[in-house]
Amino acid sequence: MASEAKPHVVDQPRAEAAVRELLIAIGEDPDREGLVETPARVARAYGEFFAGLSLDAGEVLSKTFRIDHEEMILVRDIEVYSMCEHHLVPFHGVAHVGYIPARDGRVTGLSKLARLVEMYARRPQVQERLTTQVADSLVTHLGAQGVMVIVECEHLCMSMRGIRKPGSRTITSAVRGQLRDPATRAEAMALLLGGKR
Ligand SMILES: Nc1nc2c(ncn2[C@@H]2O[C@H](COP(=O)(O)OP(=O)(O)OP(=O)(O)O)[C@@H](O)[C@H]2O)c(=O)[nH]1
Ligand SMILES: [Zn+2]
Repeated sequence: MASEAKPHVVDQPRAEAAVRELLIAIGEDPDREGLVETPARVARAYGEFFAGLSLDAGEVLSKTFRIDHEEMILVRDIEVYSMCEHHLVPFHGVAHVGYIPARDGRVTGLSKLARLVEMYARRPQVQERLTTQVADSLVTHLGAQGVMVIVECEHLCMSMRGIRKPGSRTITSAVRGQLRDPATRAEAMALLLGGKR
């Protein structure tokens, strides 16, 4: 993945102790050669998985440009890796984020839309909340006149355990403001689906 999420500060000794306990609970020997460093590795990995907990949407969207563009801006196929808060296993897929800028023509950098998705994905999550949080933050912090966020993911908690249905994909959407208008929404959908494999 192209992103370079900063490690979130987790209580490393506590996380390590918890992972060690988990290994014992599943009947493993945490002191065998291959596992000795595992608690520390997992604790560090959790710092990355949950780095979004220490980030703030206002900061991500703090830098704006005035380019007098009042039409739709849409970034498609933003890769998503998140952690299902029910099972702490990943769900992954893509997000599409489109918005109509504020009346004053202020826009954010395109990468910031991906950073926003990343920030909310790197938390214990459910897909619906991830979708809603991205949409609402564009309204709150950027004054977007319209927002459409679509997230499409496979949940490993449905693929590798439980119902075991690999390949099923969950699609969630959040639409705000002017994008609720049928004609504008249709334009967004056409842009979204255009050129799709
Ligand atoms: N709405 C929603 N549900 C999710 C998400 N991720 C996982 N789930 C579901 O959360 C539910 C948790 O259900 P429970 O019955 O409490 O847990 P469980 O016994 O492990 O459920 P099964 O997965 O059906 O075996 C499951 O139906 C999951 O599919 C998500 O992002 N959104
Ligand atoms: Zn789950």
